[in-house]
Amino acid sequence: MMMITIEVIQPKALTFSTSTSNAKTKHQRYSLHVQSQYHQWHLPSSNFPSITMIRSRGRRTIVTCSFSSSSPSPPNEEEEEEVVVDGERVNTNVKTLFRRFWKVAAPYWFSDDKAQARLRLGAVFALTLATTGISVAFNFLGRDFYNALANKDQQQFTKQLIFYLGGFAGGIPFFVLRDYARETLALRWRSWMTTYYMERYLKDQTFYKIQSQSIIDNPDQRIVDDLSSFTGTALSFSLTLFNAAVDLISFSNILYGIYPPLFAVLLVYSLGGTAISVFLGKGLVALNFLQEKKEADFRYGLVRVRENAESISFYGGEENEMQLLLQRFRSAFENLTKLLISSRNLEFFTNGYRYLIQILPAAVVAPMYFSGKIEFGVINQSVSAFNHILGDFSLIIYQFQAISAFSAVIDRLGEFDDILDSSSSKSLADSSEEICLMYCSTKSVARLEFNASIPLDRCRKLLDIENLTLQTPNKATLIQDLSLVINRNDHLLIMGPSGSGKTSLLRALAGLWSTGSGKITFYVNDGDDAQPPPSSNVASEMTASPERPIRRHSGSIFFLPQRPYMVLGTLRQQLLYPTWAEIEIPMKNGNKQSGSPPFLMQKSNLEYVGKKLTKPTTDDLVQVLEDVRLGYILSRFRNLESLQEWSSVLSLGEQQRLAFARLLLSKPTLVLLDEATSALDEANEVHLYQKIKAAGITYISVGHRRTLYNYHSRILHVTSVDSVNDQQNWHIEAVIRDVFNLSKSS
Ligand SMILES: Nc1ncnc2c1ncn2[C@@H]1O[C@H](COP(=O)(O)OP(=O)(O)OP(=O)(O)O)[C@@H](O)[C@H]1O
Repeated sequence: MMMITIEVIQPKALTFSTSTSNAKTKHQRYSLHVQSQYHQWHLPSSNFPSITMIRSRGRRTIVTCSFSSSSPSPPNEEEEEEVVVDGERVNTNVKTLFRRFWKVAAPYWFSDDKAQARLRLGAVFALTLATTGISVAFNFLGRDFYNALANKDQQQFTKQLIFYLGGFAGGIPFFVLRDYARETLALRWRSWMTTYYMERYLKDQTFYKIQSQSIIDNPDQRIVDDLSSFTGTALSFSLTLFNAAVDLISFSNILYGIYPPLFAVLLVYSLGGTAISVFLGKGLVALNFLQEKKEADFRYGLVRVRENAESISFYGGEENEMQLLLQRFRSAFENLTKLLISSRNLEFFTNGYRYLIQILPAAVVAPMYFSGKIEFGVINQSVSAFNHILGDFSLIIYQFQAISAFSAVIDRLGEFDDILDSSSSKSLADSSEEICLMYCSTKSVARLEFNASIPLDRCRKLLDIENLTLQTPNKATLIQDLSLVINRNDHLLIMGPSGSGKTSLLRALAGLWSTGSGKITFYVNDGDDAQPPPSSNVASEMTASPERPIRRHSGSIFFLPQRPYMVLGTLRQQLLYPTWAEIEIPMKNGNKQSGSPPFLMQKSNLEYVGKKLTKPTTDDLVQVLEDVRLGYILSRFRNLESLQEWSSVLSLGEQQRLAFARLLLSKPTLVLLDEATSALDEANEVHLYQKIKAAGITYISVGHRRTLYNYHSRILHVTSVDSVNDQQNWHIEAVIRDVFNLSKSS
């Protein structure tokens, strides 16, 4: 194992902060312990891009990586990528940038909102065209106005003045409306994109995979900030380009008509200027990319302090937090300093470029005026036309900062999009190397079994684990060849030393981890009224083929983690989570409202496959709070609509009881409890287990306490795996309750 300090910009760029030029690493795959300022990863060779070449250029070391299909999220399989060590990243080429731009931008224009989108875009372009026409009219008005002034023709001057004022009154609304239409379209596009990205982010536990495997940094910032600036900037850039093209055509005629050599001067000036600005600003894209990341890291650090305020205070960790936060801020600050220096160098040039053009056209055409070939107004007209055309030709120069910031946004969003796509395509692929997780309809099984005369006791089955070998995402084996059947009312306790893989087994059952082999089948009761959600082909397939693998939760199965998750919301929302949403988006005829903003989505997209439950009434909620001995919090917080930071105002034991209240409301067939009563006293523990048993819920618990023996019929003992012998590291035994009583009396 090689220790290196590394900063990873996933999935392609690796910026090493220490030199790793080591000839021995050439052409080898390594198991790397990767450590950044904020994260640590252990990446085995199979998960890490193989290093095919290391070169040194002065202080900089360049590592060329080859991404194989097993790399975390390769952009393209077996793609060669160059990454820079101890320097800025250079991996984004123009082709990739265009590919990513199209991939991110296109879906909206072909979505179900496409009619509105295209109509509005057409309107924005039409208004832009109108504003260009108005600019051309002003150019001619200006010529006649100054001619009248130079000729001391008062009557003509007054006439031109009235035209000018009339032109302002009629023309200005077009400019305002163009901007308004563009911004509302950008907002609409953003709201659609936000829903689209959030849907994919929350689907198939992608958010969990991204977070637990540190696949990319700050997905939240990409959804909030990057999407907003992408839609706004993409629209304004397209319009700027369109405007520039129309402007160029309109004003080129004018300028060429006045004096052709002036046109040649303009071409040379703008092309030379563009080349110099590209040269001066070439580092800005990478710096902007890093700036976005570092700012988001800093903000995330502050959010974590807020979320863990109590733990930090108990530890007295303020000093440490301050150091860590300052480190993040310093990193953003240093990068911003570099960014400012690059911008300053570019600005020296752009400003000079911009000011010179104020006198250049006048200087070129002045000899013609002195020789009497042109009137004075023509000088003004040529300056105006020259400025317009030069502005069009100099787009890259004027917008270089914005273009480089936009490229960074495209890069970050494209990377995110690739990962979301690879996650969903992976989830659909039925890989033979993965644990196969299935939800099987008991109704269909019963029907099949009736036809095939298979014993009906299979209908009692809730869970069947066959030859399960479970590994961590980095392939360390935790459980070897586990086979187990859970029937109705057959309550199982999982015990074992810390780190042996008990929670990981629940992760595999929940579909969060799939590394390993074997098969897990849940037998879910989908109820008589279960209708497949319109967008899902899963449920309908289930009826046709009951053992088709699907990757989603069923309402029949519930998971309770050790630290319950408290949602942001009222007490009522806490209790309804996750089975019901308190706020339901109104739909017309069950479909999306016509003309509604594109962010409204059908609730059924998020619904469980499985039985549908009627939503509990206020009385039900009050009763369930009593059932879990939490009735007193109602009077303490006034009513169910009370809004609090629940994870702070409730003790861990109270949060665990609230989680049991959710469980009793949802009435699943099977529940998986991960040390879900660890913070409770024995009396409350007994009470809650009795409640869920009385509700007919079968449970599988993970725990260390011997008091748990009382409520379970069997124990699965897991021990640490023996890496040499590859033997089974588990055994099951029936609970002998005397054991508990004996231990209690001793
Ligand atoms: N995301 C991860 N990537 C790699 N390894 C992990 C990850 N999460 C946990 N592990 C490792 O998997 C092993 C099993 O973890 P697990 O949480 O299942 O243990 P456990 O038996 O529930 O422990 P405890 O009783 O302490 O809660 C541990 O060695 C842990 O370090």
